[in-house]
Amino acid sequence: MKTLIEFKKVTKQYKIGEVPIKALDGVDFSISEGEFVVILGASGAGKSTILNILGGMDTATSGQVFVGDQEITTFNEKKLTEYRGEKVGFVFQFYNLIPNLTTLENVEFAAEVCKNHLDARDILYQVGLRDRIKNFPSQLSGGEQQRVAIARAVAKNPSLLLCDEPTGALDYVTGKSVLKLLQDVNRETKKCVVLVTHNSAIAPMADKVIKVKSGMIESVAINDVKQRVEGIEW
Ligand SMILES: Nc1ncnc2c1ncn2[C@@H]1O[C@H](COP(=O)(O)OP(=O)(O)OP(=O)(O)O)[C@@H](O)[C@H]1O
Repeated sequence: MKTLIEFKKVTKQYKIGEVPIKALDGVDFSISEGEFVVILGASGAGKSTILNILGGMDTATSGQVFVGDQEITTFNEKKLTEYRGEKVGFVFQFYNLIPNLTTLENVEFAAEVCKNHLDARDILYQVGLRDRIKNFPSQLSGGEQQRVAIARAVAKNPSLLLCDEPTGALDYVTGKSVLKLLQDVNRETKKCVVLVTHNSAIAPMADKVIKVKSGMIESVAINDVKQRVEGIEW
């Protein structure tokens, strides 16, 4: 498989007052097109920092990040905004839906600014929300709201789907169904999915598992046979 993402010696330093904090300390890894990747690590390990740099929401202090044939670490603000808008779909722990727009409008609103967007209604049907498209977010359960958030990300037709603790606010069964949906999206669309979590039990659902510890890569493992979410218990 062709390489889609490459991190080379990436560092990120934050400063709180005069105190420097090394969030990333020389991170190297690569991800191939179509891969489902789980980034694992304890709280504070640097997982979200990696995802935010990859998604163009934050910038590296040093090092290089390549996505496709572009080096995003050379991008200025304007190019980063374009990159975020066109190439990246985000799913967060909290769904960040717009409260006064319906489900359908939430997805359309995000998708329509993208050149190659997909039909919002089709995607909502695919994520199992056919009967909910006229509802407002407050009328939906947490799991349903997360499905809308996933539909919103997928409808942009991005190269990459980035998910930061997408099941963090959900109960076990609902969380599992959201993970299944992400696995299905990856299989059906062949889009690369990168999922950040502290839950090591879900590692078998990935093609590749990247473990992060204290801002460094602890290990990168490939699952020769990836498991369906339905078959994993935790
Ligand atoms: N904006 C910021 N300013 C200062 N320090 C930050 C900032 N964002 C993150 N950090 C620090 O960088 C380190 C890595 O944070 P990061 O959020 O990437 O960890 P994480 O692995 O995603 O943790 P969690 O699972 O708790 O979300 C932590 O020590 C954190 O306190």
